[in-house]
Amino acid sequence: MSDANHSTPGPAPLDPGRIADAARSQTAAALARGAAALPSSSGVRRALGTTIGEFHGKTCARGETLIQFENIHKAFGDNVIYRDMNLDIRLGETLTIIGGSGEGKSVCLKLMIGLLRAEAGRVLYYGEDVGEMNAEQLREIRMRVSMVFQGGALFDSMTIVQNVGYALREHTDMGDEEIEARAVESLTLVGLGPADHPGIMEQIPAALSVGMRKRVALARSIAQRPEVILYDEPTTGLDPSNCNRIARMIRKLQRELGVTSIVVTHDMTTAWYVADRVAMLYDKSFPFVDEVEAFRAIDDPRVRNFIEGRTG
Ligand SMILES: Nc1ncnc2c1ncn2[C@@H]1O[C@H](COP(=O)(O)OP(=O)(O)OP(=O)(O)O)[C@@H](O)[C@H]1O
Repeated sequence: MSDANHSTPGPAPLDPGRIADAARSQTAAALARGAAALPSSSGVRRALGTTIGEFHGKTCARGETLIQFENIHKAFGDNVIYRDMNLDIRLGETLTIIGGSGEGKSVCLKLMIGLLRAEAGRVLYYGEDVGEMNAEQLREIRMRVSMVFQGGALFDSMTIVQNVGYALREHTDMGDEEIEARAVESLTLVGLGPADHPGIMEQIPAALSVGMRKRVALARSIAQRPEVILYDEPTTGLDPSNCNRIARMIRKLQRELGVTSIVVTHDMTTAWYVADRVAMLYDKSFPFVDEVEAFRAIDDPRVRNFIEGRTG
């Protein structure tokens, strides 16, 4: 979706001098702190190489199932997307979802945050059914599970710094200065900090390249310090060098912020590079899920045809 004409009024203009000051201190701080910077509000604690997630008193350790699709059935009228689909996503991993066009990869991400609901089956987050959650609970889930949409979905009526701070302004009681600082820190993490790109904070998205806009969208997602990031085709429309840059960034965020990531992509180079595990959507479920090396060795013709780009 293009937001070029989006009329949502942005927050009050920010003082560029203050932003530059914040940038200088935050840039160094963000890079130095890395993973340890993750606040407890994200629901994830890291200590001595272990990660433990928490949600309403329930805990999940690194490698344990964080999100679970259980016997999902989803259809739009006669168009059946999922039939008895099962899939688990483990805390701290990057799972890549591959599959043919229009088969339901984006629908899977939307089911995860309750943007769509299944007709049967359950989507469990820390064992709690997302499909049963009320509006307030879903709002909480969407702060913890952040989606980077295919087109970026940035507001051209707002500056870059306002875009990045948008969810914090709308959904938290954080003050302006704290939001600015978080925006600067997030932009720095994706290589777009004002130290490297003077003036970028006050630009509007339309003034940036496609690759930079994708990185701003990523910064907006990480600004809310999510536990999980869902990427819908993060490299579509980018040249190979920008594809590599985004792929490296996904890895870096996993390493430095400890986030769990689900990456939907058509680009097999990105798929192999970012993933710990790969899940292939085929015939309305995920019959093939494995760690990267094991997945690459699967000799089933359905998998081989897909990953080698053959039809039929
Ligand atoms: N809200 C909706 N209403 C009706 N049909 C929908 C809706 N959302 C998705 N669909 C249909 O569900 C199917 C799967 O769509 P989805 O966007 O998940 O595919 P995809 O695998 O992500 O495709 P692509 O790789 O091309 O992005 C498509 O046939 C699409 O038209």
